[in-house]
Amino acid sequence: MAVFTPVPFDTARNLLLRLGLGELQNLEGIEGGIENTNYFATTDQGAWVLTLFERLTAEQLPFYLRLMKHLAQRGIPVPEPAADARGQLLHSVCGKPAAVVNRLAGKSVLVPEPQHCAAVGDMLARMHLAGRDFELRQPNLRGLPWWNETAPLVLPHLDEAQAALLREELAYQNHIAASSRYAALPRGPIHADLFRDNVLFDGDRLSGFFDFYFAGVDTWLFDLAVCLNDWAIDWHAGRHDPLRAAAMLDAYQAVRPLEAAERQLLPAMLRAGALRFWISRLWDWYLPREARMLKPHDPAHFERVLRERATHPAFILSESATA
Ligand SMILES: Nc1ncnc2c1ncn2[C@@H]1O[C@H](COP(=O)(O)OP(=O)(O)O)[C@@H](O)[C@H]1O
Ligand SMILES: N[C@@H](CCOP(=O)(O)O)C(=O)O
Repeated sequence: MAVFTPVPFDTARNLLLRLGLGELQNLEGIEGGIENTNYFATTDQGAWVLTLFERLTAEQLPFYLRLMKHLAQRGIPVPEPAADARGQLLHSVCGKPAAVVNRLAGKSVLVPEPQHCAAVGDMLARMHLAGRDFELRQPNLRGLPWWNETAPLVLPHLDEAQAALLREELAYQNHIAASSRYAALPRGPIHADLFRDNVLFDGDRLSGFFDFYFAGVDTWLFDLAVCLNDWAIDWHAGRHDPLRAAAMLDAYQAVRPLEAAERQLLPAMLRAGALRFWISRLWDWYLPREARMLKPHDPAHFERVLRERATHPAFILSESATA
């Protein structure tokens, strides 16, 4: 479920009127999602999504909301937050920080073909370039410092082999992050969680990237690695899928060719992307913040992806990344 805070109809109606979005006709809680309270709201002027933020603070939110506005204004299909008469994008509903965005058309494609992966690669590169002149800076809050802080909390729940994998991978990623090659990677605002369920397709047309609430400034390569780890693997074995990966990488590089340092570090970032979601899934699994909120994702999946990425590091470069 994803209505943690019930919103009375009149409360939503008043907000939508104040934002100049029309007269509320229908308000419906959205089932999906594990982070926030979401409603679909239909007015006589269009279809909107009302989100109440359950975990993110009013200090953190302007980065995400202004980033979405920035990208939407540059033609990237992302939800555009609605401003009030003072230009504010962040509102307050039932005591929670809240935002209203336009509802994007389309559906998630959970079993993508190479052409879907290509569409994501193409739009991801466009989004990275469109974010270059975004003026706010907020780190990826689920980056290396968070992995280092969170690993000791989950380690007591792991068996010996898992604990060794987690410790060794963390040491490897700290070593990579301290290298000059890593420092040379191009960076900017990234989505950082662009899984299949955060992308919409209207027929074969990519109609939206959404759920920017893990976004932050980090390497573009990490964003690409997160996508490859979800869009271009075998979801049962956690194994690399060369066809879908090549489609994504080629389309990405047709817009923004990878630099030499990025080609070298792609295998390391694929491991980093797998580690990031293994840790967050372990954290959600073993340390649930409120039982009623959680339908936790399976951590074992990203343990498999990480083992695969660590065991077969080089092939992705030889097959797809051009020199
Ligand atoms: N702007 C949007 N346009 C269309 N559908 C949306 C939009 N925002 C959210 N949704 C729908 O709401 C669901 C939950 O949203 P999501 O952002 O994933 O929630 P959470 O942040 O709680 O994980 C999505 O799976 C999608 O179906
Ligand atoms: N994509 C992450 C979980 C984040 O949840 P979301 O519903 O907000 O995208 C994972 O699969 O672990």
